[in-house]
Amino acid sequence: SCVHPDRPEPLDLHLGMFLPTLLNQATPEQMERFFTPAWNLRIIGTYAQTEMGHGTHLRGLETTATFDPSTQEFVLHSPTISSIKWWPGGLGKTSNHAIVLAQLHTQGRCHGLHAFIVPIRDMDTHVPLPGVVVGDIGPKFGFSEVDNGFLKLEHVRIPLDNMLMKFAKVEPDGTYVKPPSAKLTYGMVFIRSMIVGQSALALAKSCTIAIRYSAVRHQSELRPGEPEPQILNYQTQQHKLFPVLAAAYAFTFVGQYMKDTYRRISGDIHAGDYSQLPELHALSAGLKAFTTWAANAAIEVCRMSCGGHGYSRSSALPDIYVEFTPTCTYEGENTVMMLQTASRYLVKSYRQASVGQRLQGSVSYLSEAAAQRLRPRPVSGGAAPLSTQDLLSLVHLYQRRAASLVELAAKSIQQELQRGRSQEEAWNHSSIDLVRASDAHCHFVVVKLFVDKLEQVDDAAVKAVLSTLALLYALKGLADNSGDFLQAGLLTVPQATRVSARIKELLEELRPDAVALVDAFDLNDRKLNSVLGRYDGNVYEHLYEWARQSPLNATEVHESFHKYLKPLRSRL
Ligand SMILES: CCCCCCCCCCCCCCCCCCCC(=O)SCCNC(=O)CCNC(=O)[C@H](O)C(C)(C)COP(=O)(O)OP(=O)(O)OC[C@H]1O[C@@H](n2cnc3c(N)ncnc32)[C@H](O)[C@@H]1OP(=O)(O)O
Ligand SMILES: Cc1cc2nc3c(=O)[nH]c(=O)nc-3n(C[C@H](O)[C@H](O)[C@H](O)COP(=O)(O)OP(=O)(O)OC[C@H]3O[C@@H](n4cnc5c(N)ncnc54)[C@H](O)[C@@H]3O)c2cc1C
Repeated sequence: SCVHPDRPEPLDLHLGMFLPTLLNQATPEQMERFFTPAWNLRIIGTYAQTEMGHGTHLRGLETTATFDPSTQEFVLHSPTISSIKWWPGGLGKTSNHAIVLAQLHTQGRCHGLHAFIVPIRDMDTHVPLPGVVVGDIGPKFGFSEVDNGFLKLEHVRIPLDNMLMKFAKVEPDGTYVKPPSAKLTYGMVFIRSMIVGQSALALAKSCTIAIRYSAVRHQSELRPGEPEPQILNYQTQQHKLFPVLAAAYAFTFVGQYMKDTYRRISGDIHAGDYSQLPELHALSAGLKAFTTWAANAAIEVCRMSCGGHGYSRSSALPDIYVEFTPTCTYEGENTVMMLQTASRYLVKSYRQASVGQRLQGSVSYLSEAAAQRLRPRPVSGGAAPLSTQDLLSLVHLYQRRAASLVELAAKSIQQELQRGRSQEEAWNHSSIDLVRASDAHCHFVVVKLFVDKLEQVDDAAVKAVLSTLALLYALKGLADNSGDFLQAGLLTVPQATRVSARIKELLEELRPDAVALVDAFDLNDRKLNSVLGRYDGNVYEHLYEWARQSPLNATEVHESFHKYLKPLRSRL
């Protein structure tokens, strides 16, 4: 069958992690030795970091790489059952090399996790090499096209020069040379940044299918005696789908911003300037979690909005969901990523701002909030007037919500410490607040980037409809998280009522442009691979044709009649 460009493939890890890791962490000599043959698919690699017992806790990974100066080799070993590498894509049957993350031991000391290029199969016969036990981990929720595998290493020897040494080094006598920054060996920022764009694509595909189908599907009666209306005319259908449409545009702009930011900061890093790495890590970790959680839920909204046909594989929505949902887990489990952004960036920035430091980048608003805290509060103390039309004021509202939740999390940690808890316990007992703070920070970033993007749109008609989408995205987020805004004193109950009324108006305003707005994603029928989302809207004929092609219909009487039903009858 044809390879769908968006379907998971066994070479994804080779292209998406093995090659980029070489680019980021290999020396020029190693690039020559490995990148060229890998680019020509002579070497096919994967990224083997996760083990059966650890995926999140990198410092807990057990695979060892012990340097033997007498032979100038590293000995790679899986010491326990839980240390067996588990999950890497393409590992089971496709790859002949793996970048293995292992705890480096040299001169009797452990220097933490480093990356090693390990040949695992013979380059000609593809038979596993001595000391290598490798295979597929078995059927999964989806990703059936990918041979996610296991790898058990039994004292496998590789040359000294197979350790990726662009940053850290091991000398021939076993001396360890530290990297300029320990953070450089973490990696994973590239794919996390790319996943933000994948969230946008998944949303664009899902709402294109659901909105096009909702324009051709007629059902029930809106006015007695009149023809059945398009289901897209039901307010509830619009309330399900138009916020997804708005999010698809929002995440498209955020995905572009994330890619540009990754490119800019990784360029600085290659030039030896590591100062922006914390911002890149926090942004990519937080936005990866924020956008994948939101997209994951929205795909299901789109599927269910198509009724029974949404559950058919002909809609493509089940496949979109099955292929997208692991993004909430891999490349950094979402909760853990949200905690990283909060603990390693937001709270740290809050504390710096609290002592008067001027912050830059996506947390600069925390400086403004700190200054605000020092000014006398207005006597009224009530929420500021709310405009349900002015986007800039809504951006400011999201900014203030984020600042409020970051402060709440930081204060929670302080209170836990004052109760006598240890640092670690204080953080753990504030982790719900920390995740909320990260979520609010990312939400503010998304709303701000959406509104910033409008400034770049020249066409008045396009700017008008995108502004309506941005308003819907911001107000729907306000309604869905009204508890945060009410708790922070940023919203009153009457204002919340006005927000709900304004959302209904926006749904009505968007109805005439909804199909054009999904057509604008320009996703052709082959890419959508959906009978319900066909550009020509000719659903029923193609649904019937699709069903007729089902393997079960290859014969009028299925063999099961003769094998099971008929014998069963004769025994009854
Ligand atoms: C060249 C051709 C290219 C062609 C491209 C074409 C693409 C084709 C298609 C591609 C498709 C790809 C499809 C992919 C399919 C699936 C892939 C899935 C792969 C995986 O899942 S790989 C495994 C992922 N695993 C993880 O992400 C593990 C998550 N855990 C962690 O990251 C760490 O454990 C954690 C949570 C950060 C904690 O680590 P710890 O050591 O405890 O660190 P601290 O929290 O103490 O922080 C210390 C310090 O480090 C900073 N830090 C942490 N992580 C990073 C990072 N990643 N980058 C930068 N800095 C980091 C942290 O902020 C702290 O800094 P301080 O200043 O506060 O000390
Ligand atoms: C389809 C797919 C493809 C993958 N491909 C690869 C690959 O190519 N290479 C590779 O190396 N790995 C790969 N992985 C593995 C993936 O990276 C890990 O599954 C992921 O990092 C999560 O780790 P884990 O499975 O150990 O979950 P855990 O970390 O055990 O998570 C389980 C639960 O514990 C919670 N938790 C864990 N730590 C904390 C904490 N500190 N604070 C609060 N809660 C916590 C999590 O939030 C989660 O709810 C893949 C996984 C999947 C599903």
